[in-house]
Amino acid sequence: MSYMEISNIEKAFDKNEVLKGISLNIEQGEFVSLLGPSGCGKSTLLRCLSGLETIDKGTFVLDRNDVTETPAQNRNIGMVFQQYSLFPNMTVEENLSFPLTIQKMPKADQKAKIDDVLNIVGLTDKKKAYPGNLSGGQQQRVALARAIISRPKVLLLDEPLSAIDAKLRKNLQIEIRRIQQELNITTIFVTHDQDEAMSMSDRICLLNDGRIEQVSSPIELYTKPKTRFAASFIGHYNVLSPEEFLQAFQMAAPDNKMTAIRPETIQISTEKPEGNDSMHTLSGKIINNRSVGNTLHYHIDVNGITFKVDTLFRSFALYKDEQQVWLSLEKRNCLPLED
Ligand SMILES: Nc1ncnc2c1ncn2[C@@H]1O[C@H](COP(=O)(O)OP(=O)(O)OP(=O)(O)O)[C@@H](O)[C@H]1O
Repeated sequence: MSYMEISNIEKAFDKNEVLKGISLNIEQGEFVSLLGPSGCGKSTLLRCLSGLETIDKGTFVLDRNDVTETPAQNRNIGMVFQQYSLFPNMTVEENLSFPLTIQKMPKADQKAKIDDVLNIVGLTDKKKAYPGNLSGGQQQRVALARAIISRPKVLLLDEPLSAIDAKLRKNLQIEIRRIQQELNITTIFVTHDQDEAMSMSDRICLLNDGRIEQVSSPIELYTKPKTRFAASFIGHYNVLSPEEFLQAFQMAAPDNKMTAIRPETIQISTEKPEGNDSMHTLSGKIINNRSVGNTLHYHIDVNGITFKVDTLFRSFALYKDEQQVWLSLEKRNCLPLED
């Protein structure tokens, strides 16, 4: 039996069916990200698990207890939201003691817990500060400290870094992962940022329109997307219908299915490469290129089909618009999709 067993959860707001049968098992100590486009139901699923939202159908078993009907305050789940939800008129210490006072914990025990958790999030020197005098990142670390102070069974994080600027965000991603692993706390993290999900998670649960598209390790999701949606959402794959594949490659698609090809698995050259049985070799024409950071993104026309091809940007654009080029790729990098 898994630590968290989420079975067939459905949730609608009036006629808007937001969750359409979500089933997911999570093991103790796992870090799972819910990833997907805006409006696909990530936050709603998290709120249903926390008990802040009721569900229409399905069950949620946590640590062998069916908590489907259990009120939020009795589920022993910690939560951090996008907005810094600290009390502005209380110091960091008072913010942290608040949930403990509600649990009627003696003051002396509270102090030890607060010192411990401030040490974990690296804010020991901010104990007497008010939230207004802390940076956004520091406020989120206090919110995280408050969520873990009672050592909950599960930590639910709803886009906690979305209001934090890019540079600090990277540091906080590392911090959150470190703390999660140190405490071995089972965590579900909502994000629509695939890099964030890829770098932090043990597994990613990719959601699309209220359904799970794929649940995999980050590497597997990246290298073996199962569906057209997964291939397009992760890694910006070229996705070709069987007809498009036939037109570009002049041969039938693998298994006659929709095919996904990762842009960086295609090599460009001016000389025709020596082919072999394991390679595809195609003639194409550069449409345009765009550099983003250290990557050059080319659009290349092959028999009327546009391919996306990524190469490392070493110093200058190697291929000009309109230039005739050769493309080569390993046949095993043409991945058949389920739909
Ligand atoms: N309390 C509510 N009442 C009515 N509709 C709601 C409520 N909460 C969410 N919804 C609707 O449910 C759908 C999914 O919303 P949700 O916030 O779960 O998406 P999300 O994947 O977290 O998106 P985002 O990344 O933009 O936060 C949306 O159509 C939203 O309008």
